Amino acid sequence: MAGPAPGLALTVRVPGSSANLGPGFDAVGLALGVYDEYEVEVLPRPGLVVRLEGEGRRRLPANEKHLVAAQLRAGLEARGIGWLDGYGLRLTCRNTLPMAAGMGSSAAGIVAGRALAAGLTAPDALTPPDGLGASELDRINGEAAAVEGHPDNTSASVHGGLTLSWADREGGTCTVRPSLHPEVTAVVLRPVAESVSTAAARAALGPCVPRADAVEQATRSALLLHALTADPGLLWEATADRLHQEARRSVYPVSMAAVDVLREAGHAGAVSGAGPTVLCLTTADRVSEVLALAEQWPAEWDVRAPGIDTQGLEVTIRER
Ligand SMILES: Nc1ncnc2c1ncn2[C@@H]1O[C@H](COP(=O)(O)OP(=O)(O)O)[C@@H](O)[C@H]1O
Ligand SMILES: N[C@@H](CCOP(=O)(O)O)C(=O)O
Repeated sequence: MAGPAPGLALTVRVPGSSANLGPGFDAVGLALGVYDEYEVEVLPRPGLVVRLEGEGRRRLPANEKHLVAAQLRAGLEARGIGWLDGYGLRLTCRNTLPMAAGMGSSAAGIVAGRALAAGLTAPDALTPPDGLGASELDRINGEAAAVEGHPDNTSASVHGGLTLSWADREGGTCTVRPSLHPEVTAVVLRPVAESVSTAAARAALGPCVPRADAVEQATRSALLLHALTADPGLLWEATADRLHQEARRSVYPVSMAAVDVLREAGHAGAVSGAGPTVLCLTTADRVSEVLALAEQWPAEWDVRAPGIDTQGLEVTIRER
């Protein structure tokens, strides 16, 4: 297939996400109102230019090894377009999501790379509001989840809102988007001096769990969906986890101490993804209580109530 036409320029905006929400390990995700933005312009001469702005600009590789560039390449090749074959690309990354923080930065980057590839391959298919059709969004999510190794973050970044994902018989990613109760919102609390690589946090999990924990986890994850969609009064009960958080306590002790404090005060605290960010699911009327509690904490915390993103991935044409 011929490469993209010089002059074509696309922008992708992708929300970060909080995964697990307590018991929904590797399955439940929530899109946060915090965004990374990526722009790609097609150049007439072969070559790649990567520009970095915001988070990670001083330490990420400004070349083909950059996560988004690598995923853009894989996405183009999967769509039958040779990498830099007769054309060049300028990729600009504007990152606001903290990395290795449990806010779905790597998932957002992988989704963005694949979405840019989809847009460059079929720019005529880009129409408002999100720019890509449902089947292309599903394809991007499937590709990104396969790379990431779990679909919870990628589904939330692609579709927005509350997502529940599972694998079909062939291992493909399936996602539903239950309607979040309108009063539910999120506070994210990040200990700024900490960072946890998702790979390291996953390595801390053993291969087996006792039957009693498995039963309890299944119960709580079912309750989680009920609390998030119908009865936020049950969020504290519904965010109890028996599968991953205690097993990872030594990986993110500061975060677990904060989760303990929140839960002792009656708030639905959980570790966000693989940490170290802490998520507190709450209702609009209790946000100020959570913020007041966090103000008393000694270490430096970045505390935000970013709101829930309901749009998901947006791909737009900037120039043709
Ligand atoms: N959006 C991104 N763009 C480029 N590189 C990224 C991005 N997100 C993550 N990375 C790289 O991947 C590494 C691992 O991130 P990971 O632990 O998966 O983060 P997160 O929990 O935020 O998803 C980071 O340290 C960084 O080098
Ligand atoms: N279910 C995964 C989620 C990882 O999320 P991240 O935002 O930390 O990448 C896990 O808990 O390992």
